[in-house]
Amino acid sequence: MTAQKLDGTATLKVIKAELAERVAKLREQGVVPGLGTVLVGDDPGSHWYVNAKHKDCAEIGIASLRVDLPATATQAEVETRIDELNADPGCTGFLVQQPTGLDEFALLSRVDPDKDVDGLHPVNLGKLVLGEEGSLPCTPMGVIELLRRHGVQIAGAEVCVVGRGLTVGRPLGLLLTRRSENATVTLCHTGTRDLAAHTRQADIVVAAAGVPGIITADMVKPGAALLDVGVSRVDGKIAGDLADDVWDVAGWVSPNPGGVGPMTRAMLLSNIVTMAEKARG
Ligand SMILES: Nc1nc2c(c(=O)[nH]1)N[C@@H](CN(C=O)c1ccc(C(=O)N[C@@H](CCC(=O)O)C(=O)O)cc1)CN2
Repeated sequence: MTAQKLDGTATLKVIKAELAERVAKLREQGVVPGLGTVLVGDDPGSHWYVNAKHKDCAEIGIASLRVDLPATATQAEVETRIDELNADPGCTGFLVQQPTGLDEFALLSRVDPDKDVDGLHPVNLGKLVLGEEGSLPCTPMGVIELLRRHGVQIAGAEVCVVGRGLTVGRPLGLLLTRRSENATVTLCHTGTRDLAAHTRQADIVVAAAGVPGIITADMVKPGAALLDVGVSRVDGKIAGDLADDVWDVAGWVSPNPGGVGPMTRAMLLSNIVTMAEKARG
């Protein structure tokens, strides 16, 4: 079997076209959505991500507010810039690009929850646990949207999430077990005794361990959908969590790059447009 591609790059393009229409309507009503970013330091990956986010915004009519700070910026300096974006009426929502090398929980907590476009503020994560409406985290939502848009059945599926991180694994488990998704989730992590025993049972595997090639063909149920969220660098190139041989066994595979990464950007755009629509009332 050769798996079909869960194409994040193509899906991002489709979502951008849909969102551009919503942004045009907002602009007709005098509302210009504005995305703010706070970037600390010189990490080339973070610069790439932030540049890509602003390029996406420009393409669909969202304004950009960009705060770039040197690696020497202190916690207090970053918090001051967060306070400014919280108070800026031109900023619909904003994010602090991770990693910063600073106290990230304190930075996240400083963001006005109503402007938390990443859905990672403790209030919004709390709302997710409680089943209340709030801003939702971009990468987990990107995983779900990628599956939906390719017609992969989530309701009733056995999903194995590999990785219990705060930005992907844990919120994804909560999202997938909502009534609207109705999946059954097994959350695996470094303490899991027999990872393969869990992945082999799964209709959908989301690999977010950050260990290159950790999921190999012998660990996959034939026909399963596999999503690669792991981002490691090997010889300067992105290396995902899925080994190359999984394409021979799986039914669906998200490539890396070109899978969940672009979907993270799509969900960020979607969040900012939804926030602007809500603020308009
Ligand atoms: N505040 C946040 N920081 C970080 C997040 C986040 O969601 N919020 N996630 C990651 C980085 N990230 C978004 O910020 C992100 C990662 C990957 C991509 C992407 O489109 N990747 C491309 C490949 C890019 C390359 O060649 O390096 C792909 O997968 O095709 C976009 C955004 C950590 N920080």
